[in-house]
Amino acid sequence: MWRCSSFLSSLVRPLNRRIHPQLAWNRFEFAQHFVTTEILSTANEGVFSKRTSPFIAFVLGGPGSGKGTQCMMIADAFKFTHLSAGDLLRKEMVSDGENGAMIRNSIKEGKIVPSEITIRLIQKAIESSENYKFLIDGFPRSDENRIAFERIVGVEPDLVLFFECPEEEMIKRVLSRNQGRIDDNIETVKKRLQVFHTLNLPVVNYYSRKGKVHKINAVGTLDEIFEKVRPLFAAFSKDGPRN
Ligand SMILES: Nc1ncnc2c1ncn2[C@@H]1O[C@H](COP(=O)(O)OP(=O)(O)OP(=O)(O)O)[C@@H](O)[C@H]1O
Ligand SMILES: O=c1ccn([C@@H]2O[C@H](COP(=O)(O)O)[C@@H](O)[C@H]2O)c(=O)[nH]1
Ligand SMILES: [Mg+2]
Repeated sequence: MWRCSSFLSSLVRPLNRRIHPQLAWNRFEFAQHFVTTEILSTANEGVFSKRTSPFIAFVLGGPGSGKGTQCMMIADAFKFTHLSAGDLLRKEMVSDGENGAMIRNSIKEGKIVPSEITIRLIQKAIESSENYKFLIDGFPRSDENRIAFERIVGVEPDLVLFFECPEEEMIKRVLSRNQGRIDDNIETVKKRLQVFHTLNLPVVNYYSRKGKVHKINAVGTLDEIFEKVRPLFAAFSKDGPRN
């Protein structure tokens, strides 16, 4: 089973770490993890059984477009691991690490945290997961993010979801989210929207040109939106949704 093989491959990983003392995996190590896991796996995972790299879906959209909400529904229905880049950064921000203050300032200002930091957090989360299907929510935020991810991790997304939502609706949702986020205020939202247009959208355009983008109209009830998302993931899942 995957759990078992993942445990076995974890025995291999410390060796890699000794050879490469820097925490981040290089491309070879990353691929090797998934090759090892595949060889050891006896589970019949349908279209996934021949893969030697993780299945990655980037989930993009403006602030408040509903990425996190839909990711939770997809993860639950299709057994994906949901990695929100923003959540990983918020955790790092309060962890007393050396980058805490810089991350706090970037989030407060709606700015993009340096790629290496975000990618290290994403990579660590993938590495420590027993899963091989990941939703990466809110990343890449710029072409520079995207290029750095491809260079460091060495994999391309299998699909890209883009939640399209009118600006007034995004602003309304963010301002009524009420989760105590330091960026859920009108000043920061305006800055985030600007960053969305100038830096996030080029990433969507890049993957559109590669035929990887699935645009979803993000206006409607949660279930209405999920019904548009569901077929995209059902196509990749042997088991189909659990509900
Ligand atoms: N379809 C919807 N209709 C109305 N409200 C929604 C819908 N989807 C999500 N929301 C609400 O809008 C707010 C923002 O949603 P969510 O956190 O999922 O957005 P996001 O795209 O992850 O935003 P961010 O980029 O700021 O993290 C939340 O309070 C959520 O409950
Ligand atoms: O890849 C990323 C993702 C996020 N950030 C910073 O975090 C905030 C909030 O992100 P959400 O995805 O909306 O939770 C974002 O405005 C950026 O400041 C980042 O730098 N890089
Ligand atoms: Mg979110």
